[in-house]
Amino acid sequence: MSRILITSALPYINGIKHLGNLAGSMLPADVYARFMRARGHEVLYICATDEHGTPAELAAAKAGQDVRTYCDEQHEVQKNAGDTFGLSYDWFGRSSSPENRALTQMFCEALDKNGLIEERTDKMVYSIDDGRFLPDRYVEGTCPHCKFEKARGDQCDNCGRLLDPTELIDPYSAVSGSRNLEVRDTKHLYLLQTKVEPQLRAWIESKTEWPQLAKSIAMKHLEEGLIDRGITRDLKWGVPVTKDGQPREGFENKVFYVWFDAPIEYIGATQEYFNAQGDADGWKSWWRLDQGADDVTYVEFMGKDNVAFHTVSFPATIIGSNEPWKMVDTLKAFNWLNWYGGKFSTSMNRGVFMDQALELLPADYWRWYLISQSPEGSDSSFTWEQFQGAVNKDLADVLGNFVNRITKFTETKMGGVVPDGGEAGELEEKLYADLSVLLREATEAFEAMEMRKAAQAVRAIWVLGNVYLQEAAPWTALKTDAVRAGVVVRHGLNLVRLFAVLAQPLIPFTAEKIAATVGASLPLDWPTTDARAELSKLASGTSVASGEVLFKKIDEDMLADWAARFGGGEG
Ligand SMILES: Nc1ncnc2c1ncn2[C@@H]1O[C@H](COP(=O)(O)OP(=O)(O)OP(=O)(O)O)[C@@H](O)[C@H]1O
Ligand SMILES: [Zn+2]
Repeated sequence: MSRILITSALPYINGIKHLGNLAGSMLPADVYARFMRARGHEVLYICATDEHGTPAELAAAKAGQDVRTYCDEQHEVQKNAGDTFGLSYDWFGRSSSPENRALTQMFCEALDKNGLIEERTDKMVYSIDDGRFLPDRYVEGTCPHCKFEKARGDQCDNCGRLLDPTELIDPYSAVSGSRNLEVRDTKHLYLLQTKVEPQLRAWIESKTEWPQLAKSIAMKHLEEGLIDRGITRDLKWGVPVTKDGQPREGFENKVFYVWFDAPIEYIGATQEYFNAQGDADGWKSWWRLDQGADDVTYVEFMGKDNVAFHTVSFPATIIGSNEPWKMVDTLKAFNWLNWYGGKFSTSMNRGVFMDQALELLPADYWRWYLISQSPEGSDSSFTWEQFQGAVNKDLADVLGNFVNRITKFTETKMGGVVPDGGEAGELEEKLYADLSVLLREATEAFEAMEMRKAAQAVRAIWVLGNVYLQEAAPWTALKTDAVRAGVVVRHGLNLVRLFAVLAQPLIPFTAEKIAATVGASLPLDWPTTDARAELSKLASGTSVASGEVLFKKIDEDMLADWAARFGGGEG
């Protein structure tokens, strides 16, 4: 048994998340966490809302709320949506927690002591009409690299480059739209990343096993060259800046930059989790190499725009602190899930959001679609037709139909129990052989976090079951050879159980229902590749109950309705 720490990129607080956010971080992390638990590992899956920074202030202002109240409410909304989607976080924390505040201040002070923090006078964009500095997303304009016209002050959404607000061409205020801007002096703390570059490079280069997308983005940022990074902002909402535990002189009206404190919240949320259990030291064995964390494997999940922060900025903070913190072992990054030719967007309200999705269909329908179409190798696009196909074909026709057919047959023709007697024949031997191969494929794909491959392998196992049942045809056998029919039905029911086991990480709610049809309940251990043994797990005589229909199909009317409501379908 291993200890596995899993984090997904912190969903930002400015409103409920869309399907792109789910597909690119939270959902695959959940699938991996559930898989690893089924493998018998000790898993700690941590997430939190990312609450600081300009977009939260802007969103709160738009909602007419103070930012604390806004964050309190939105955190609950996101927590509930996550629960309903089956995101099995061990803890869903908040980057505005006291734990994260203390840790963030501690990291900065440690960096300062190690000579890696410098006060610099900066030129910042100041809005004369708004009467304030415009950090990060408060200013928008044209990207100096790719000429995208709606680049934000901190990052260009088009080319992904990190930006400084003063670099923008033709900038304007995101608060008022005013172009009456000037550049003024203001003092900020800089993290001297250039000084830790050699250690950082050595660390990244040693990570030969990282999945390709994360590794290539990390290397690209190294090749572009590191810069010293401003880690404070002229804002009110955030972690206050300290020195020796007291407000830092000259920084009373400033806070840390959100990307400085957000990744630290992975640790902060772990503290929140253990503090909530009255175990104030429990977090240390997950994060401190000097307190037992050396056997932890740490895996991070995120969309591609977050990779730079997780491979360069956050590691620079940790390395620079010169303390024995656990660092990430594997980063799994995702490309974009796109929405009809463009991006899903919270600020532009483009796409389907988690709460809306759940009004249409239960979580498992979305989970299956999003994982089986995961934007892994390249960007992928959501389409209503593909969604319909994934639900109607994979879930209803292949999986749902199998379970329903064999359990119903057992109820009506086999006395409602797992039949006894008879020996496996040729068809069963072939089934064992084919199934062993696919079980290995599925397990390896989940281990490697290759979500599409994992879903494909699981689907191939569902198909294999259908082919077996079709060939072995217990309904025909029953007419001449009841024992043979019993052998087939017993294998069919064991396949049902196995389908439940394999469905656990992907579609956990349905997995529970499938297991119940053959008298099993979750959690069930992940299968070995010994297919013969896996198909002998159900005791003869176990009661079988077909239960409700597992999936309803999406018809053309529903599709047209949704396309009209959400604006998809025209692209
Ligand atoms: N369309 C997408 N496809 C895949 N991953 C995405 C997509 N949009 C965001 N992500 C990822 O979702 C995670 C959470 O993102 P976050 O809450 O910060 O939203 P965001 O990136 O600001 O999205 P938006 O700009 O639409 O609000 C991040 O890891 C991000 O990279
Ligand atoms: Zn750009």
